[in-house]
Amino acid sequence: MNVNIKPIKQAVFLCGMMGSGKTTVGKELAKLLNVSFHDLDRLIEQRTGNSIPEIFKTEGEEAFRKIERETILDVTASLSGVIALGGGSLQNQHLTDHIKLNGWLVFIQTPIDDIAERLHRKDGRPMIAENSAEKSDLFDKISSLMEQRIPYYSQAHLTIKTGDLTPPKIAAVIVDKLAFYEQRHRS
Ligand SMILES: Nc1ncnc2c1ncn2[C@@H]1O[C@H](COP(=O)(O)OP(=O)(O)O)[C@@H](O)[C@H]1O
Ligand SMILES: O=C(O)C1=C[C@@H](OP(=O)(O)O)[C@@H](O)[C@H](O)C1
Ligand SMILES: [Mg+2]
Repeated sequence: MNVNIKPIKQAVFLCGMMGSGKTTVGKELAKLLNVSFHDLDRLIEQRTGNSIPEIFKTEGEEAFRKIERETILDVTASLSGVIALGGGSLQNQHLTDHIKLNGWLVFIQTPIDDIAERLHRKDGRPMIAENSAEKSDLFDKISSLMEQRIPYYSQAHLTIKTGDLTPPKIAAVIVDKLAFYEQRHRS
């Protein structure tokens, strides 16, 4: 794959709801672009020495968001390649603008039904933990989070609708769209 994302922007950030496939697609995308892959949640875990559920449990969501913001500022200052954000990483307009200044922001848009199906009964995601037993509760919780977050997700440079595509195919679509997008912005 002969796509060079480096001349204009050094990084591709993936945003979207939890379970939308950012981590899975991000790894495939990094392989295709032949760049490094970083997952924000894993960087937060390395930085704190705690798992994401532990941070939520012992310090609460507000403290987690602060660590998340600090990690994003570090990442934009020091890392390149493909970076999978967390579902709540676009916390405010300032942070969204900052990320967009430092890389291409790609929104992985996955239907809420698919997300609910994927996350149903799976633990490990504190934001939905108490809603995950009943799929209808999970759907409602994800819908309400989506409503709050869509104003930020929709500011991404590119939106990719996942449909029934596999992660490698979604990564290939992103590569094509990025190449097209970069060309338009160069001329
Ligand atoms: N395009 C896809 N089709 C089917 N399953 C997927 C797809 N993308 C991701 N998944 C699955 O959905 C779950 C959540 O994916 P993940 O990459 O962890 O999402 P995120 O990082 O956005 O929370 C994983 O079990 C993953 O294998
Ligand atoms: O949507 C959210 O608020 C969160 C999503 C998670 O990441 P994924 O989107 O990779 O699951 C993780 O950052 C944390 O549990 C909070
Ligand atoms: Mg993830």
